[in-house]
Amino acid sequence: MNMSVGIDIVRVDRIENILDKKRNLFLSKIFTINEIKYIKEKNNSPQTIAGLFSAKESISKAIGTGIGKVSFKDIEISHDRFGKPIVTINEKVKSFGISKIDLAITHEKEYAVSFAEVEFNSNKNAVNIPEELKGLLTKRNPDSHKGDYGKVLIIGGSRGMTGSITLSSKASMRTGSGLVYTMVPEYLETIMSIKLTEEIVKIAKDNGKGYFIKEALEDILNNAKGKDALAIGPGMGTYKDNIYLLGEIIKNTNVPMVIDADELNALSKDIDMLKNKKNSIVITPHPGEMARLLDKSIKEIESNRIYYAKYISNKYDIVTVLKGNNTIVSYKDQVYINNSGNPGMAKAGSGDVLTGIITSLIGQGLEPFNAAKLAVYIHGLAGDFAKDKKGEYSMVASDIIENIGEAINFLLTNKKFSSKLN
Ligand SMILES: NC(=O)C1=CN([C@@H]2O[C@H](COP(=O)(O)OP(=O)(O)OC[C@H]3O[C@@H](n4cnc5c(N)ncnc54)[C@H](O)[C@@H]3O)[C@@H](O)[C@H]2O)[C@@H](O)CC1
Ligand SMILES: Nc1ncnc2c1ncn2[C@@H]1O[C@H](COP(=O)(O)OP(=O)(O)O)[C@@H](O)[C@H]1O
Ligand SMILES: [Mg+2]
Repeated sequence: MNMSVGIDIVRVDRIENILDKKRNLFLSKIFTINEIKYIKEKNNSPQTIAGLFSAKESISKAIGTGIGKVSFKDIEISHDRFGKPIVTINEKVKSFGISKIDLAITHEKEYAVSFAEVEFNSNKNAVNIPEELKGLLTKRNPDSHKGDYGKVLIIGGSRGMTGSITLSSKASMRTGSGLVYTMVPEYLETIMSIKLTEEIVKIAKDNGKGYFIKEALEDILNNAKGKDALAIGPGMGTYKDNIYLLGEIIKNTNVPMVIDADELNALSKDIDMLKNKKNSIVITPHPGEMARLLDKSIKEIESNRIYYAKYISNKYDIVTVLKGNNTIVSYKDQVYINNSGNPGMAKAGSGDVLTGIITSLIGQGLEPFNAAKLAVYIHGLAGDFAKDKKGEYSMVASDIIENIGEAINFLLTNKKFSSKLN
């Protein structure tokens, strides 16, 4: 069992000063409704308020993040009948792998002091699987065949960028798709046929250019027919016909769709094309792509991640996956904040892998919002397993793919199967 402690001291007069200036704002920012009730019961005593404030600081230190990754209201402090403080944490904080938190608070007239002890699950990767993701993935039926696990079409690639489409396609296969069709401009047929083994290569007319052109539309729509999900965008480059193609595909196919990378750039030129959609759409922007989509700065997006993810999702009735540390998945007013993953994933190709995982899960019949949440979790966990083996510096996107199996197994059984670990 791993344990960690945190301690904090607060001057009561500091809290009194804040209360004098902006009492309501401070209380509502730091404390939950139940805590505010308790504070009232204690006649708004500044010592009590300072003690509770200090306690949240101690707990965040013991968790190892400090306030930031964990926010004040993720932690609620109540009291048993003897007055001993009891700590309740929400699913987001639980998913740090916490099994128990003990807390002590004391105060004098001038100071409040608190001490917290956090117990983590013994396996550092054994992050608690978020409740809402449990049961979404089920065991495969012994009598099943590849037709039962979805046919997906992954569209993308251009000269110089055959890697991204390869990563998305392989990730779909590793996530369990029955059949993966990878569609590239005709010029890339030979190279893709060498790079891909289990996947089937499909080509779109390109007049020898090596990127998607208007004339590819017919091939794309024909290949989309009968598919259970499609993804479009990775490695397509910023060619002008991408905008036309995306508009026509959205209008003319009823296959659920994941839009990523260069087709997000195309979408930013005419975002209202989303209004013509015939079925569910998932968009997977990183903050740079989201900034382009909404014509805002990256800084503005990063300071209001939940707000903008919900905004675009509500406005266009789509699932939004706003990537980065603590990827946000939103649909209508629902928001999921992911906790798996690590900075080793901040490398070319990691997002392409995610696109393949989401598309595969939609193809296997999951609702797009569930597919996106589960995919983001699996992707991060596979990244964490890759980090165990290769380290944050050295792990690459292909290593995330290599660990999808282990992440899925962990979800299904709560156990890791690699003997090399720990
Ligand atoms: N091997 C390959 O073929 C690869 C091809 N790729 C393709 O390369 C093309 C360009 O994609 P890019 O995403 O590199 O280019 P973009 O120019 O769209 O985005 C890169 C920029 O976005 C910003 N950004 C990204 N993540 C951020 C974060 N978490 N916080 C703040 N800012 C952030 C940064 O300013 C970064 O330089 C796409 O077609 C893509 O699919 C990439 O997927 C990488 C691998
Ligand atoms: N610091 C980080 N912690 C966790 N995940 C990260 C971090 N940095 C990047 N990632 C993940 O890596 C992926 C990067 O996606 P993207 O920028 O589209 O990459 P690419 O286009 O090169 O494939 C996203 O899923 C993102 O959430
Ligand atoms: Mg990307």
